[in-house]
Amino acid sequence: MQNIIADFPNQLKNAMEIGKHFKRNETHQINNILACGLGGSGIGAKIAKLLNLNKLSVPFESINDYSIPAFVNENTLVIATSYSGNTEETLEAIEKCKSKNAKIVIIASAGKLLELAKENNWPYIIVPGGEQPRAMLGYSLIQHFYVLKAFGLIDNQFENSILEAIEIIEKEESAIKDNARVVAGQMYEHTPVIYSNPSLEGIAIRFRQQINENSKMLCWHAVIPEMNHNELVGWAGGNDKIVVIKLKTDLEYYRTSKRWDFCKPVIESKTKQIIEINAKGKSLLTQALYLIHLTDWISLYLADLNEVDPIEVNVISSLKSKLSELK
Ligand SMILES: O=P(O)(O)OC[C@H]1O[C@H](O)[C@H](O)[C@@H](O)[C@@H]1O
Repeated sequence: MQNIIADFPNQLKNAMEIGKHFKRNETHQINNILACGLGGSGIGAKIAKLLNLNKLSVPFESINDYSIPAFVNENTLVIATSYSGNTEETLEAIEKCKSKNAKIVIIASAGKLLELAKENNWPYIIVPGGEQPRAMLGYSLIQHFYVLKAFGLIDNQFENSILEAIEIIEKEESAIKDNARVVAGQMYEHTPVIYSNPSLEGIAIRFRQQINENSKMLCWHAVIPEMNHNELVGWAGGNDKIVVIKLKTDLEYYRTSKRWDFCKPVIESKTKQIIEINAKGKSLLTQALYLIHLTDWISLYLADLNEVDPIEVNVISSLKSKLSELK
């Protein structure tokens, strides 16, 4: 896992090379977008959706389920991502999208999803295989941007943002790792609560999921302003076993930033463990990629402190094996 995290800038470079070759096979009228995927693949779709909301002129929904929304029809662009290509929820959702004649694009490294793409003449993108899906987020996330671009839904500005992220990460890698070690130390033996603004929610979810799978810990996340209308009250029952990590960006609405200034003392009255992580980069995508990388390191150092294997997810394997016995 350590080598793959360290290789993130190269993963982004390779992802760009792969994405540049993607072409749609016919011209369609696209009225809406649906992304289907679970876990380490589904989160790429969610991040891509949230980062593109202010650029897209059509609605973008992302699901992590067997069922699909009723709006799906022949004018829906469906992007299905599964690293293994064999995740049952994604496969079932795609069969349903197929029955609605949706325009389906597949992102996978192998598996039944790729076979389906070839059988049905759907455009597909093959990403390098053989790793844990969550370790290859750079591939699935970036491919979503290239698919949206190929369908004329966004321009190619995102490429500059990826290049900027690569530059920052390569230049600052040693400082990023030092920072991650310190943050992991502060999080150790505490329950993490991650806060972000709405556009970085995908990054907060990714961080939570990495803490779950890599560090083997429970964790939750919430978004400002929404948490100001519920969870903030819950802090009456907060305690010093909680560590709060606030993902900060200088690209958010000023009233949202001010809300955090108010929340902080409320939380501080219950726990002194508040860590603010500042994103780096000119665009939201650059900042998101920077944060993904930094928080991946944090989850890995936390796994070290917890003395657990960051790769092992045996409980998920047993769940899948039990499910395979179901008719
Ligand atoms: O990307 P996929 O192959 O569809 O996998 C989706 C998810 O499947 C399993 O549950 C793995 O343990 C997760 O780590 C992974 O993210």
